[in-house]
Amino acid sequence: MSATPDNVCAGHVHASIDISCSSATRIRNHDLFMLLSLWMEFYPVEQTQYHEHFAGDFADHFAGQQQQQEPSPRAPTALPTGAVLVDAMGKVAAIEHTGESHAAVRCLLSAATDVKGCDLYLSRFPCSLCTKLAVQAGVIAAHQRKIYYFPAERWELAQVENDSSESDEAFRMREVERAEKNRKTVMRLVSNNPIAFTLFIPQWDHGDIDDEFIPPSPSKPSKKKQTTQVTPAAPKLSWPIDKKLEQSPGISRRWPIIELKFARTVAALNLLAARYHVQARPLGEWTRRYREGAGSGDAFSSVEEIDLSKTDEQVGLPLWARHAMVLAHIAAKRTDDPKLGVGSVFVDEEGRYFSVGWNGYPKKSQHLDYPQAGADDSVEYEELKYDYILHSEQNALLWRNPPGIRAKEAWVVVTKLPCDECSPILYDCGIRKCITIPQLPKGLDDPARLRGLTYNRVAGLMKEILLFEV
Ligand SMILES: O=c1ccn([C@H]2C[C@H](O)[C@@H](COP(=O)(O)OP(=O)(O)OP(=O)(O)O)O2)c(=O)[nH]1
Repeated sequence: MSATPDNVCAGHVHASIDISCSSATRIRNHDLFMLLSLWMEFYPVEQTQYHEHFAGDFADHFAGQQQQQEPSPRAPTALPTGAVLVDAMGKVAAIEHTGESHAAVRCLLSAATDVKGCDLYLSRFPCSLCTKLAVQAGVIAAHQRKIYYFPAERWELAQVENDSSESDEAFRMREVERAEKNRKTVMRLVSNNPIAFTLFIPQWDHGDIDDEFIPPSPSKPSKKKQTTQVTPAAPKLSWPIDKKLEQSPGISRRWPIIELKFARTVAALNLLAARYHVQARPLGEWTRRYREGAGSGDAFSSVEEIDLSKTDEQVGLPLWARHAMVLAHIAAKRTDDPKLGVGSVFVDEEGRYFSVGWNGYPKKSQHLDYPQAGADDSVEYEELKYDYILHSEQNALLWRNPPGIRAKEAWVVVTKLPCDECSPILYDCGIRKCITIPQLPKGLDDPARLRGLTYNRVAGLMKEILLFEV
């Protein structure tokens, strides 16, 4: 059976995808940036009149991500999109979700660097406003720069396609017309400028997709969890594909593979969302599992009972925390460490992501330019990777937007507990709060511990640490 977007939405896609961070295979640049932009569509905006305005699937789309909160006066009025602006060095110059305006507009206007010569990755075909700003800003004016967009159906159309009432038919016709008009305007803007414009679907290469796997349904936890866990339901991502594209020249022959890759992408992001849909706990309440591995002087050696009945609010977990953790996981997939990918996202006091980093060798280095062995490979010191690899937090610090920003009350969200090398520099750059995963000393002979890493510094330097045990 071949997977189609329709059966993804219905929860029948059969796919098996390795979603761990520790894969040695790195994803391609383009895949990373497109996945990041897709995931930005699901940034959890607060419950607002915006959501009341869009009933049906639209509201459902967001419902799983909402916590019960007072309506915010800062209601976004644009439809959800995600965008990533990537500079010539291949780093994220800006990453945005929809606010009052589209994500692409926000990216173009918030990037601290000169956006000339940047690539722009969009979760959907752009509107004319996004396109004219991109043209004016000089995105893609430099050689070989492009706008990449994901072939998703417009939300408005997807919404009415599931409903066949007459009034919806009129709405659908209007939306089809609007989409057509927009496409023409965008193409005209593009045809007068040196812009390249590419439909792009990422490849998630980490494990085979077979026909038997049903994505877990995070909204139906086990009985035991129902009584103890208070985590809000995981979002269900149901992206519809833009079927009209099948008729486009050059695309129709490749349509089956485009549909399959589209379905895989949706399935992979659903699996990731479900994976991180666990309860968070503050550092003080965690450690039972690691006590035996920790030394007596370790910050992680104390044990308290874990209280699974605490709400996110009681734990102090920000609304965006699970979203940022998935984003960090996707970033980790771009690592060039042969053993472990680590991803970091910095989040400011308004919940804005102002940097994304992953661990790896210095940019533009070639495979085998540097040693790649790990501590447990029993090799000479010269063959070890550690002196050459930049940690994900270090890259994220270098890649902040704007450079050097010390965001007050900023968080680092990172897929591995910050090490003794990173914690002091995070602190010196003004970061005092951390959301992470406890991947900590597996025992007293853990290779990291033998190399002198205690992981105590982070506990002393951060004023808040929240942990997801995944
Ligand atoms: O805060 C951190 C800690 C580590 N890393 C990266 C660096 C390296 O690419 C990988 C593993 O580094 P670590 O120092 O934890 O060594 P290890 O656990 O002994 O690794 P290995 O088993 O690969 O030898 O994770 C980060 O990005 N951030």
